[in-house]
Amino acid sequence: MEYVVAAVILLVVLVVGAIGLVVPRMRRRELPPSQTGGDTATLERPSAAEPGVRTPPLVVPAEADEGLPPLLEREPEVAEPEVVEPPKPEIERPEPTAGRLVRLRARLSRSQNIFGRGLLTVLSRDHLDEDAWEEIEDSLITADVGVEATQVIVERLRERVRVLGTRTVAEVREQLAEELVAALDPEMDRTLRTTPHDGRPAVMLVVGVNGAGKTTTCGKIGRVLIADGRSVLFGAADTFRAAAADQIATWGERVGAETVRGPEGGDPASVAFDAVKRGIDIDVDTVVIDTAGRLQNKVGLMDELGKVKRVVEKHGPVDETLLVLDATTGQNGLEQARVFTEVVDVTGVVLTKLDGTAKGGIVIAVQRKLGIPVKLVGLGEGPDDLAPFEPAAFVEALLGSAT
Ligand SMILES: Nc1nc2c(ncn2[C@@H]2O[C@H](COP(=O)(O)OP(=O)(O)OP(=O)(O)O)[C@@H](O)[C@H]2O)c(=O)[nH]1
Repeated sequence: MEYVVAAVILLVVLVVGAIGLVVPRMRRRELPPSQTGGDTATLERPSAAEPGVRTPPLVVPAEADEGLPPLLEREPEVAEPEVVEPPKPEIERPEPTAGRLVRLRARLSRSQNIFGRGLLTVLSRDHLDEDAWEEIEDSLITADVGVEATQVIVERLRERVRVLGTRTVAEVREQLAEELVAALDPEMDRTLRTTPHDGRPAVMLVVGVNGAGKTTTCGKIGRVLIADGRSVLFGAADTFRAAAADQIATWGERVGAETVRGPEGGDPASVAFDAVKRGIDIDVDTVVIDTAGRLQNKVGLMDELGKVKRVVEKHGPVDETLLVLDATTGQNGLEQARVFTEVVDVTGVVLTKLDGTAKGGIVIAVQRKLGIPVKLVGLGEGPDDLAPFEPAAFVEALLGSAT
């Protein structure tokens, strides 16, 4: 009997001992696993933080489960980058481009008002004498048509007036308009090569001097293409100015185009290369590459531009190289343009800021001097103030009406 009592007591002692060993282990296992290694465990902060802002987890020693240590003894926080997604702007749907120059004609007429009115006043004289013809010549030269082109235009007009015996203002105006259109070479191919081919996107490079309006033009072109149902990717190869990359990225967000950008001060050629590669990978229709502004007399920068083009061409030829020229720089722009055409094979000119100058004749001078078509004109800072260049509509706006 005594043996039985002793055995029962021993059993009870063993059971109590076993429980004492097992329970603390179970409590330890219930804690979340450590994120930082063997002897620490991670706890979430109490949810007092602002809604929507993620806060890094607090790291406390593993012994916390056996008598919590004071907060101050916690290990230093491991900083985790905060990702706060900015609210996405709504994607805009721009209006289609067909007939846009006609819609913007009023704006063009306004800026060319002095030029058009001046010409029409002379043409309305009873008799077009030598002085009158000289005044017509002066008006054209003042409007930046260029001396050579002006002489050709006036010579041809005089001949027509003489041979046809033209008398009414309306007729002379009509003939002058025809001569101006002829000087703009309406047969030139002004289409933008933006259609994908050979299983890869069309690539457009946008170049020019500082402040000509390159980034704005890239954004406007992106809008135009997307309005016409294309997909677009921007390459922010202006790595000199962080703001330029932000600017094009903002255009991208607004129209729904991705932007590939590199580090500030990075190699623009490598950003341009990556942009085309990404465009191929995600199968977009057109990659539009914005480049940094550079003065044509800075040899290093012009060489760099040549390199951007060569590196991009490792993917295949560049389809369109657009030179952006500020119309307000007048004849000075022509020299800039010439140097650019020597470094990169310019396929089209975009003449910006025509809304800010009465010298719309620069379009004629640019084409004559470069032999390259003006493909687009910028008529304001607004997102839709870019229009395909149409010689007849342009001349109508230049001349305006007699009333
Ligand atoms: N009035 C008017 N302003 C324009 C036009 N196109 C561009 N601009 C303005 O010209 C200024 C310069 O434009 P950007 O696009 O930044 O010029 P950029 O060539 O990229 O400049 P950089 O990168 O510094 O070389 C901006 O204020 C534009 O809004 C236009 O057709 N008309």
